[in-house]
Amino acid sequence: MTLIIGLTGSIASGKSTVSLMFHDLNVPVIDADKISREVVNPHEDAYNKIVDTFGNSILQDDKTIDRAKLGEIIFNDHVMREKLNNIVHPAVRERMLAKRDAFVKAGVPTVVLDIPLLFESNLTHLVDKTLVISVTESVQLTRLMTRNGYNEQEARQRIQSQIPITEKVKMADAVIDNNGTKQETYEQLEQLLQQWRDLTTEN
Ligand SMILES: CC(C)(COP(=O)(O)OP(=O)(O)OC[C@H]1O[C@@H](n2cnc3c(N)ncnc32)[C@H](O)[C@@H]1O)[C@@H](O)C(=O)NCCC(=O)NCCS
Ligand SMILES: Nc1ncnc2c1ncn2[C@@H]1O[C@H](COP(=O)(O)OP(=O)(O)OP(=O)(O)O)[C@@H](O)[C@H]1O
Repeated sequence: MTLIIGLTGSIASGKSTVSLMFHDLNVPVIDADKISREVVNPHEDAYNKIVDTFGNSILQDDKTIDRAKLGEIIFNDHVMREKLNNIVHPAVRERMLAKRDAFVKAGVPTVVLDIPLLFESNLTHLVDKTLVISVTESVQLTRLMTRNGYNEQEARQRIQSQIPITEKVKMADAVIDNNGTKQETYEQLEQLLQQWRDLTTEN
């Protein structure tokens, strides 16, 4: 039996950092952000729908989508965000499920679905266990501004476009505190994985 873990958190809480740790522990990760970039390449259905909805001004000279420009629009306007989600999410979901099912068929013991909007999009039925990577709002804000070069307002808009992390913590099967060092996070992950694997083999 394959254990499917839904990895989530809030923006810049450390999902990708923990994803890399899963890779080190030989656990495959299916990354919704990565797939969401693939499905908007030119010639994909979602690309055409995005251009129809947002216009040519969100394209770069080479006709690919200008992600910074599209981000500015959708993180400022929840109606436009909903429109983009309705275009991109079905395609992302379909590809994630195909990948998940291939791992299950191959008998891989543990698979991770890294989905930033796992709770917002009501996708918890796709996984056996939910894992939230948690940080305080001030750590989150600092890391997001540092990583992306956003000013405080841009960073706060992005944080506010998601369910607050304190709410996600309440909904999670397990929480990893990522306020400390990466080593401390890694130790929590190793321990949790062992615990969940023991539960799976007991049943
Ligand atoms: C708006 C876009 C073009 C900005 O691209 P950019 O390269 O700057 O950011 P990236 O895709 O790496 O996303 C960074 C983070 O932003 C957050 N985020 C992205 N999209 C959304 C959204 N629609 N609602 C809330 N948060 C979001 C997530 O935490 C994500 O991890 C892009 O995020 C996008 O196409 N979003 C819609 C698809 C989506 O929901 N993706 C997230 C999971 S499938
Ligand atoms: N424990 C840590 N100590 C110091 N820096 C960290 C730690 N964890 C993550 N970071 C840094 O914080 C930033 C955000 O982390 P990461 O990219 O893993 O978040 P994310 O949740 O995947 O973000 P997004 O939602 O945008 O995909 C990165 O620059 C990362 O290197």
